[in-house]
Amino acid sequence: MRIAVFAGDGIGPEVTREAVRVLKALDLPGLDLVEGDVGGMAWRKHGHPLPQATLDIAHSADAILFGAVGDFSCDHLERHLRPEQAVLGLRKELGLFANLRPARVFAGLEGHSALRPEVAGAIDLLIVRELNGDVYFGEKGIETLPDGGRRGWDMMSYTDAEVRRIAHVGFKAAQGRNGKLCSVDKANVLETSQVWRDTVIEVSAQYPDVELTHMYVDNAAMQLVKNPGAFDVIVTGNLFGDILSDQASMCVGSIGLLASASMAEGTKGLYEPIHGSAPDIAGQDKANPMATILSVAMLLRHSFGREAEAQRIEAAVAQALADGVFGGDLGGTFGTAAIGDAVLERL
Ligand SMILES: NC(=O)C1=CN([C@@H]2O[C@H](COP(=O)(O)OP(=O)(O)OC[C@H]3O[C@@H](n4cnc5c(N)ncnc54)[C@H](O)[C@@H]3O)[C@@H](O)[C@H]2O)C=CC1
Ligand SMILES: CC(C)CC(=O)C(=O)O
Ligand SMILES: [Mg+2]
Repeated sequence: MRIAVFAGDGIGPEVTREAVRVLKALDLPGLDLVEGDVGGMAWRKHGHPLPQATLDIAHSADAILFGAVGDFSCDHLERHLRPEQAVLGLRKELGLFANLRPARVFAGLEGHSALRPEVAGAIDLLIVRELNGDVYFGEKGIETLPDGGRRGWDMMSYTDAEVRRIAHVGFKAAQGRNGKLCSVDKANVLETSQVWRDTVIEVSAQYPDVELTHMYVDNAAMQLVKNPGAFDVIVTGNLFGDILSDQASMCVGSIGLLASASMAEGTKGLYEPIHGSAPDIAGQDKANPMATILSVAMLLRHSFGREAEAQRIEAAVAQALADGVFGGDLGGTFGTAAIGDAVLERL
């Protein structure tokens, strides 16, 4: 079990520390943790946000636990040297095209003031976000115009092959859940979305047991607030999935609770909280590490088939929440390390 640990910037190291404590507490045979530098801290040490040594560790590992990258003091750098390129680069280099972002209300949070009681009970959804294409990876640039102004551009595109492979992930996920898949696009305006929608419909013929619906992304954003319980699995592109998953996190209480798995064709995956480096609370013991701890559960489930251990971690987090272990994000007073302690006690 060779696991690369890339803690990164800001709250990344703080939340990763707690997640690693939980992982080690399981006492799994053959566990081999290898640390690597990513993001702004890697740029400072090596002059690059994703140094070759880190890539080598990533390639040699069975799975990657990732904290977060991002450091506003790097904003002046050329784009390819900015911290965020570390996570984008790893996703591309390792072919991690399928990003799974589950959002459900933990039992201990039902009735919490952060949640809307009229919708909270029913929320249990999974966002399947395509992670290797779209505007994040399209051709881009900034040009100076004859009038001295500037024009920035980012090419949005999806090939039918790219859509097909993420659509299969979405349909299979729906088969394993409640059999409902909602494909989110903007096909009324974007050609990219037209290819997306046509391809999802084509793939749906192979999944007659799944009920497929389509929704424009603006409506989806609205429905997530109005009636999030109506969604089961959402499949969508990179940009829309990025935005909708942050939004979904607040339907269930906090961005500090949402874990994710980024998968390629095999079992190798990268696991990270959906949040970023949160510079506003970094170094203050204020970050909620539960999203990263829950990412360890996803790592054990998806890369190692260790369902029992994954469920133990999820149960320990759920119990901590049921016992009122709330960080500042949930209106409580528990710090990062104290939340880690609380989860470990219950584990
Ligand atoms: N995968 C990654 O490494 C990601 C990196 N980023 C980067 O992170 C940096 C900050 O970006 P933001 O837009 O501020 O997004 P962010 O997700 O870092 O923070 C947004 C808000 O949520 C809060 N928050 C985030 N995680 C939390 C946690 N675990 N516990 C409690 N509160 C939490 C923050 O304090 C902040 O108020 C940027 O440089 C951005 O590019 C953003 C998203 C993902
Ligand atoms: C660097 C960003 C694209 C990362 C992000 O916001 C995300 O994947 O959720
Ligand atoms: Mg995001």
